[in-house]
Amino acid sequence: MSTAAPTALVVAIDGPSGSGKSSVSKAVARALGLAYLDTGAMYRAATWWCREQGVPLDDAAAVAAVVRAMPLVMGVDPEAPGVHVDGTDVGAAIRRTEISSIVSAVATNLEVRAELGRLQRAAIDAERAGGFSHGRGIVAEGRDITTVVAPDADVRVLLTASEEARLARRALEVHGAADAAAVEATRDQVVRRDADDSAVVQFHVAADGVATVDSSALDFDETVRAVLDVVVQASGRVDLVGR
Ligand SMILES: Nc1ncnc2c1ncn2[C@@H]1O[C@H](COP(=O)(O)OP(=O)(O)O)[C@@H](O)[C@H]1O
Ligand SMILES: Nc1ccn([C@H]2C[C@H](O)[C@@H](COP(=O)(O)OP(=O)(O)O)O2)c(=O)n1
Repeated sequence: MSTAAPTALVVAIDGPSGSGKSSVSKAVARALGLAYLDTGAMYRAATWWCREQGVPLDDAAAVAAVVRAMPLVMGVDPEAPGVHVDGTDVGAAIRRTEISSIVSAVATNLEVRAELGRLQRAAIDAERAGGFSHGRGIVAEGRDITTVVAPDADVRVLLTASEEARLARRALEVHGAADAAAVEATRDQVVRRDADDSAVVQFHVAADGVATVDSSALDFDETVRAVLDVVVQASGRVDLVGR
């Protein structure tokens, strides 16, 4: 019987806003003892930093230059995935509506995508190479992780949910209710933003080899379970069964 330590595991998860990527990926990383990378937080942090630096978001070259010089530190511990820019903890600020409503302007800047994609690959490679800053691999989530950033991941998942379910979840999270008014107040940061983001990246249909998990009719725990099942099946890692 081999006693070699299992190799590091890379899990890539993409999906639209409100599909559950962040919360589910974090729970999956925790269950498997892996690191966790929230790539959406990197686009949000870049947007926060551009505002802080007073750069007009429609000046693509200036935005790219500022993002390339951004002093960003991404935490990868799923228990406390901190985001710091120039020493400031921006974890809460980057989730506010004023950032959600403008982040697509930065996320559709192709030079920014190249730079943040490079940082994301470096973070994933550090875990893959045995950096083991948290565990034995990493769960990375976003919009283009399965297709552009880590198409070679051991496990690739597209997490989807109906527009209705995604709006209701986000309304509950942001407004504490999922009635008609709360859903309408949420529409811009879910539906309009996904439409804008779709101009540069495709996250509504699974690419070849990517497993789809539709969480529309699943509760949170069932969704985590479904993704864990895909991880075991796609990786062939029987040592992970029952986690
Ligand atoms: N399967 C699910 N059923 C119900 N609520 C969910 C489910 N998955 C996630 N949520 C909740 O929906 C909200 C949005 O989830 P989040 O992980 O932020 O989505 P995303 O990162 O895809 O935008 C959170 O409040 C989360 O707890
Ligand atoms: N890999 C990624 C991750 C996020 N983005 C963009 C898309 C979104 O508008 C922003 C913020 O992403 P985030 O995952 O935090 O957004 P949601 O929580 O799903 O609403 O960044 C991207 O273009 N590519």
